[in-house]
Amino acid sequence: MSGRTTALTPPPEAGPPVRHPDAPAPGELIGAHYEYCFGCGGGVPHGLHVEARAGEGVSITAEFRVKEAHQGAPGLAHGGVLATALDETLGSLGWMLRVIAVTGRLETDYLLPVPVDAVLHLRAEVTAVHGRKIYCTATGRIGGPEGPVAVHAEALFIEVKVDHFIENGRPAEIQATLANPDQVKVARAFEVNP
Ligand SMILES: CCCCCCCC(=O)SCCNC(=O)CCNC(=O)[C@H](O)C(C)(C)COP(=O)(O)OP(=O)(O)OC[C@H]1O[C@@H](n2cnc3c(N)ncnc32)[C@H](O)[C@@H]1OP(=O)(O)O
Repeated sequence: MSGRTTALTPPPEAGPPVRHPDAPAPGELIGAHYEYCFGCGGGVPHGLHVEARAGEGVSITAEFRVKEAHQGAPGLAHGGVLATALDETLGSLGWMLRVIAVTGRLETDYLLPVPVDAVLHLRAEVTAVHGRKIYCTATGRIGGPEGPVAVHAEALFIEVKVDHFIENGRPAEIQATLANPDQVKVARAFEVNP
């Protein structure tokens, strides 16, 4: 990592995030970006099935119900699973900027244990953008959308092109995805609408 600037604090020359004119309206449900995504896909039985909605400005709200398959300690959510819920919600911010971005760095603070059956009320927002770097934060609250913060994340996402996935993904899944015209249309639309 030598030579890379990996700080989660935006540099002074970073700009404020700009909501894309074609971003989904506040409150609109954002469907799964990929059926077999562990965070949001309906095709993963033990996945998180995070349901994200567009928020105001460049923000996202989401909900994740902790299930038995998500335990770390008895009756409590695994920390890695909670990080996944935060990561997935942060990943959905790409819909508001209309760019495809992947997690470069994710720093998570665990403030409260989260029991099985609890609903984690998530909120993510972009704080700044600098070139391909998207600085963002997320919180997960329990007991309701205004309940206490159980988990908090600071993250840096990096904008990529569709080729990032085509060049790096396992060929079987890439070919199946490329054969789905709806999936290709969404991905390419993100690329040609700066
Ligand atoms: C479709 C959406 C799916 C969403 C699912 C939920 C989110 C996810 O879990 S995504 C999956 C997990 N993430 C990944 O797999 C990413 C793996 N990493 C990579 O592929 C590459 O390292 C990648 C694409 C992030 C950067 O590589 P590359 O395109 O060559 O960019 P590179 O030139 O190295 O870096 C660009 C800038 O980002 C910064 N950067 C790159 N990686 C990091 C990092 N890990 N931490 C901090 N900063 C970073 C660099 O410092 C550089 O900044 P600057 O221009 O100021 O020097």
